Amino acid sequence: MFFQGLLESLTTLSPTIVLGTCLAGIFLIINLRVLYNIFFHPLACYPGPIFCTSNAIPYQIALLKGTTHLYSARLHEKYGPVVRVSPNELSYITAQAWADIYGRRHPEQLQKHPDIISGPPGGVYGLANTPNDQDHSRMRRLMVPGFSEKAVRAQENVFRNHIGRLIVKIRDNEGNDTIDLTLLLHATTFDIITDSMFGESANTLETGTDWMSLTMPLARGRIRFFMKGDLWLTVGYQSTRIIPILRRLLPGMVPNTAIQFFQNTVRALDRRLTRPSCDDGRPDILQHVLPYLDNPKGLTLPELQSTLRSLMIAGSETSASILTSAHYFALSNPRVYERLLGEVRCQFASDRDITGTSVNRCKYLVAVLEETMRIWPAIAISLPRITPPKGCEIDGLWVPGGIKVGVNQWAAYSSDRNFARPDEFLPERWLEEGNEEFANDVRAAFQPFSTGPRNCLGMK
Ligand code: HEM
Repeated sequence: MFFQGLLESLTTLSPTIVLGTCLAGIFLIINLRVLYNIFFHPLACYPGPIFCTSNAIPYQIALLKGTTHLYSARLHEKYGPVVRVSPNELSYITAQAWADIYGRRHPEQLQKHPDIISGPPGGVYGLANTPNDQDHSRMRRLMVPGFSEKAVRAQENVFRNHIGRLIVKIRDNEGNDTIDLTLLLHATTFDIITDSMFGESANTLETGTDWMSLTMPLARGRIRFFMKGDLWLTVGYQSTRIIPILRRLLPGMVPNTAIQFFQNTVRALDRRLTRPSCDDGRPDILQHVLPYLDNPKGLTLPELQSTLRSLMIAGSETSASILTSAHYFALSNPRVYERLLGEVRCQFASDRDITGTSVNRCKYLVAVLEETMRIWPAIAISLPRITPPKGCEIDGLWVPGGIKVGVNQWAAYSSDRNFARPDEFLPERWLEEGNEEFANDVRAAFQPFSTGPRNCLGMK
């Protein structure tokens, strides 16, 4: 009766009054929300500018522009080691935050935030994106042996072979003014990962096969996902899963290349499944996993397919990006280049002497790579986790449940709270001898491979 009466009286009102009342209502709700966010939200005591703590729009704009790393760094510079970058999100830059957010062990392990977990094309989660800790431990236990020092050493010839091909390719370019090192390094890391994974190289460097041409847009797509983040991911990507036709309307959102890339991975796995081992008898990474396929304690085939899909990207794109940046810094700093050259020439009489073990004797080379990962981290953003429902302590302060938290790598590494002269490329900071200037650098704040149970498997 009441609603009927209300409807009848509404129909007698002019449309302008109805519209005006609706707009005023919306305006009031927004204002109440803004006031709540500033004064009554459980994060109200955390520092941050009102334009970020009151509403999510500034951060969403930064996500869309792909500039959250710069945005967070600016806020950290002004507000300190923890900043409320958005009403429900805290950004950190300290070593303790790394340990508290990523380093915890089950059952207190902070879950990956749902925004960062993209649904797999096959519909099944793999190692890198499963939200379930038990599933993650099961899959990780099976993958670890393929990444042990012994297993990596057994594949040394594979690395040597592909690096040799890269050198030939670079020499072929002699006489040309420019060379696209980004592409060549990307192709090489992709060939290495496919060869060491399936015992069969994608031969991208020589042929520029379809698989390779798919990875570049795919990698760019993923960077877009990461950088532009939740908005596209939750609204766009998730809706394309429910209404597939949206894929056509939102080009680039779930690129077809992502699906084709997945299919290529599945085909390579199928070929590998028909062979008991690599043709040349060496142990590839899958050799350690396949005996447990479809075993109750092992992986199911769809889980393995999904795991391999993310591994192809995790292993090639990150490494190629760091190698490209390291070349840039070495070639544009004559002082660095000369010292690097001197060290390599002094350590090795011939290229046959260069091995996984001996290369670690090149302290300056390792320092150049570390400094590259500090100044231009491959994953420049924060990999967000969500606090458990009962809340937890991070960096000495209590954080309520359901809050998005993360260490922003770019902000952490470019902060003078952690590193002296943070904007300069100075490999010396990583050397032991005589570097008092860098004695107060907080090395534990530098975790390019993340830390804890979900850290990088390929970091060695
Ligand atoms: C410079 C190179 C690399 C960097 C900076 C890097 C960085 C990272 C980071 C930060 C994570 C954590 C992701 C998260 O928390 O969501 C990760 C995970 C992972 N990385 Fe790497 N990575 C590199 C190279 C590699 C290579 C060469 C491989 C394999 C051959 C690899 C395989 C993986 C895998 C399998 C995971 C998922 C681990 C898990 O969830 O248990 N990465 N990597």
